Formats: sequence, C-alpha cells, structure tokens
Amino acid sequence: MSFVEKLMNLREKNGSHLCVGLDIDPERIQQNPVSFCKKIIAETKEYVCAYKANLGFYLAMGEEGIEILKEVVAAIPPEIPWILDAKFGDIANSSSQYARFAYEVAQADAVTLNPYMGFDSIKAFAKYEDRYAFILTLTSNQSAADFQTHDDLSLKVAKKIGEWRKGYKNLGMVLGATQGEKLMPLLEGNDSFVLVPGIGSQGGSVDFLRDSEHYERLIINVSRSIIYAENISKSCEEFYNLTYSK
Ligand SMILES: O=C(O)c1cc(=O)[nH]c(=O)n1[C@@H]1O[C@H](COP(=O)(O)O)[C@@H](O)[C@H]1O
Repeated sequence: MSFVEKLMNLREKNGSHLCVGLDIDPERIQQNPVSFCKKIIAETKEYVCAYKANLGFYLAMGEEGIEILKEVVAAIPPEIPWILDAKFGDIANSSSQYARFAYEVAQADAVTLNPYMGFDSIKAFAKYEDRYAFILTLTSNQSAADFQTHDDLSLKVAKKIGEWRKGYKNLGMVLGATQGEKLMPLLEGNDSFVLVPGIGSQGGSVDFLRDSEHYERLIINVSRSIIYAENISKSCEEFYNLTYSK
C-alpha cells in the first residue's frame, strides 16, 4: 500500500492528524532504545496517522544505529506509515543512493528532503511513486529567518513544489507550527500533504488552521512531548484530541 493509501485509511478509521516522532536520545532513557520504542509504539498506535524517525538520533548510536532503526520500524504495524526524517538533498547521482537507502534499505514510506539543490536532487525520491517526500518549505527553528523568510523564498519553494507536483503527486511540504500566520500563503502555494513539526516542546500551534480548508492536509508531528512524558499514552491521547478532526 502506498503512503497516501495508508494515511487515508487511518484518517478514515481514527480521524488522526498526529504523527509521533521516535527521536530516541539514549542519554534520556534508562532502557534499551528498541524496547523503549516498542513501548511507545504499543502505547500510541491507536492514536496516530504516522510515525517519524529522525535519522540523526540513530546515526548517533554508532554502528548499531541502523540495525536499531530497523528493529524499531519493524514494530510499527504495517498499516501505519512511517517517515524517515533525514532532510536529504544532493546531486542526482548521490541522491539516488540516499533514495535507495531510505526506500529499499530502511523501507520508509516517506522522507523529508531539503530543496536547496533544486529538482534534480528531489527527483530520485519522486520516482518512487508509492512513497512520499516532504520538502522543507518553512521550518520551525528560529534561524529559519536567516534565509527562508527573505525575498519570499519559502513562498517560492511552496509554488515550485506546486509545479513539481504536476509531474509527481508524491511531493509535499514541511511547515513549522511555530510560524503562525506565515503558513497561510504557503498552504495556498500548492495542494500537497503537509508535515507540521513544532508542536509541544517547540511551543508551536496549528489552532489558527482548525477551521481552514487546509486542515485535512496536515500531519502534525510531536516527538519529545510524547516520548519523554511521564505517561506516554495519556500525553499522546491529549495531543490526539488537540489535533483531531473528522
Ligand atoms: O523535518 C522535520 O521533521 C522538522 C522540520 C522542522 O522545521 N522542524 C522540526 O522540528 N523538524 C523535526 O521534527 C521533530 C520535532 O521534535 P520535537 O520538537 O521533539 O517535537 C524533530 O525530529 C525535528 O528534527
């Protein structure tokens, strides 16, 4: 099943917009990262429309990191899609190797990409029609203002993704929940699905989009505020309720 089919089936079933981020920092947990993630998955799987794993946390675990990632994602029920967050983007020849890693080795349903190098850096991922690539458009961090909000750069990216989508329907955006009203024109730049991190620890909100036609497109990621919560399932249920819509 494709990323979009999995996502839409789950939406139909549980109305969820919530993506739980499996960003495991071994220094913050007492137990083995695989058992810790299995516990998170068991306690959150009824509430989510996707999971996301940020590759950095797994690479930092050293030579076992990829094996740990594979064991973690093997515990995700097959009907739930998972996003490999690595913000890839390189010359075409190298990008095709990153795409092989993401989609064939790790077997992710979706990835995050950096658009700075343009379409030939994206195309190797777009060619996998049943997967999905979320492209950084306006990120959640403070330094997003260094480049992305200058000269309407993020709006140009959103519109460019709209053009690319004429050939490849499996391209979408990443928009940071900390960016408030700045997201509105970007959402109008194309009609893709949108990964929205920045809720919880980073203090962002998508409440202002609640009643907008764009809300259905959103996949809202929460990592630290759920995985390190004292009561994981309670925290997950709270974020599910906060972001739910049917
Ligand atoms: O691409 C991302 O997922 C991403 C983009 C962005 O603009 N901001 C952002 O926080 N992220 C990722 O989303 C997750 C946010 O984690 P928490 O702040 O712990 O919820 C991390 O994996 C970040 O790397």
